[in-house]
Amino acid sequence: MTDLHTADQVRAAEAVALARTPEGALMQRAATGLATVCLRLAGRAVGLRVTLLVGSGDNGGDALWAGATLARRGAAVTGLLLDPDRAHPAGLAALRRAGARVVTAADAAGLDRADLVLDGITGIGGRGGLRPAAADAVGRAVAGPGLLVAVDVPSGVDADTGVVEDGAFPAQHTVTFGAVKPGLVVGEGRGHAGVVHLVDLGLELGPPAARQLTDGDVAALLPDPGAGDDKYSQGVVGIHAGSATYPGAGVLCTGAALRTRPGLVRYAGTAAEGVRAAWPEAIVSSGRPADAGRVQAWVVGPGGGTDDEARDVLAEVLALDLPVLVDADGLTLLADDLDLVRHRSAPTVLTPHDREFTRLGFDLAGDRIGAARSAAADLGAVVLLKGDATVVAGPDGTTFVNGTGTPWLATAGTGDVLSGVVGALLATGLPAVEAAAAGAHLHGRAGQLAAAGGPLIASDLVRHLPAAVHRVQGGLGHSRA
Ligand SMILES: NC(=O)C1=CN([C@@H]2O[C@H](COP(=O)(O)OP(=O)(O)OC[C@H]3O[C@@H](n4cnc5c(N)ncnc54)[C@H](OP(=O)(O)O)[C@@H]3O)[C@@H](O)[C@H]2O)[C@@H](O)CC1
Ligand SMILES: Nc1ncnc2c1ncn2[C@@H]1O[C@H](COP(=O)(O)OP(=O)(O)O)[C@@H](O)[C@H]1O
Ligand SMILES: [K+]
Repeated sequence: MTDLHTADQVRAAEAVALARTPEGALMQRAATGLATVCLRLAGRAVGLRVTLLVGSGDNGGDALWAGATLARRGAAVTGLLLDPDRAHPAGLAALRRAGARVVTAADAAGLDRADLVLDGITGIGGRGGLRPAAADAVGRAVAGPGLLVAVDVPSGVDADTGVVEDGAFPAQHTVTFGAVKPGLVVGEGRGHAGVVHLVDLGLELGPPAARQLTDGDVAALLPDPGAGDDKYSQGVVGIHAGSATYPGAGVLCTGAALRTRPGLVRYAGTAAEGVRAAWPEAIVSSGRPADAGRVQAWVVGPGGGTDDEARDVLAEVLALDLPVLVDADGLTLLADDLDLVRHRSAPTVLTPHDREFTRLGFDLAGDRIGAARSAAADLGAVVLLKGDATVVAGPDGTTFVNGTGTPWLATAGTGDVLSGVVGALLATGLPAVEAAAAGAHLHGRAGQLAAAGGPLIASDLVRHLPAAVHRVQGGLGHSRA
């Protein structure tokens, strides 16, 4: 599990640690970790041309101290001071002592000739978009071929939300201190942070603001069937998706459920013929969900249309005292009567993409974690907000940010597959927020495996689900046959 902590949480823990450690010790730890990662990434120090972009706060201090270490190892380091009078005094002195060049924006030629650019303009103290002098320096430094490494947070990225207001440092790697901040793994920040390396500062952090599951976490939530299991004991999922004219969503969703947890999948709906032909393993009926036999969780909505019949089915399923996942057309219908969800006592999982989220009446400004959380609290439901980093929020504020996936998932039908995966996990009896987070993780892993063979389509994703389950089980050290 990767814990994500906000800037305020890190600052509070740092304040405690600062009071217990000699002056400057924490910054030394951070800068030493930073220099170590840089040396590992660059593979050498002697002759390495390094440019430091140095802002006026402690983030600049980290860059200056790390630059001093690199210079002592033989790198040709240039420190560009964006605010020369306010550069971290001890860090600047150390850089000068190590024999590095120190310049200001006025005489900063050759910024694009570095092998390594360290962005120490702003970290968790940055506010608003990059200011003009900082934006100019970033523009010139990133024009060259140098490796782009952000110190703590890429400057211009909001550490808590990942929002980029007005340009940000496009890092290939981010070396972050004390804790991974949410803004490094969600929204635009994720794209600007690149690979995130955590330098442990030994901070005593409280409960995280959000979490990211690992393969091992997901495997632990998904035990293999045991000797005492039968086809019913792993949970039976019911699916109402697709239509006679468009059976695709029913086929994909049913297949995804079968390939995730192949105990028993019941399909009930008008795509019955297509689903039966594609998946003889499923128990298929063309009747209404309420007549389909016992299930432990329902999926309703993908490709189901928005006519009166679909509206009746949605109300009927939501009236059952069982976990229900609502997606796609089901969300469009739900937007007319959110009380159908608010009144439920069994768990509900809603899986909107951005347009569906706003259609439900919620505001989606840049803060995706905040938006998912407030919708979840309002509806008393789990909200899985799809995206390149899917956010899952529970009504009690429990939040996960997904870390798997590939942009190749941006293709029709992959959302239907996600519904089937999460539905199957809901039926196993997992808490709804964990079923949604684990489902997003598996779906993303399947996407990565499928995309290894080139562009993927949604049915490739279904085919790769068993390999994704197998792959995450490797995270627990399961033997691989
Ligand atoms: N505390 C600790 O123990 C440890 C902290 N550590 C490090 O400290 C960092 C936090 O340092 P911090 O609090 O000094 O803030 P920081 O991120 O440098 O930014 C504030 C400065 O930037 C300026 N500025 C603001 N916005 C701007 C913008 N848009 N564009 C340009 N400039 C802007 C702002 O100027 P002002 O607004 O006052 O003009 C102010 O001077 C943290 O991320 C980590 O790297 C590590 O060493 C571990 C130990
Ligand atoms: N750029 C992207 N990077 C990673 N995953 C993406 C990206 N775009 C979409 N996805 C994922 O693909 C799926 C698309 O779902 P959705 O929009 O409901 O598609 P559909 O309705 O066609 O099935 C979601 O799981 C989403 O998180
Ligand atoms: K930075």
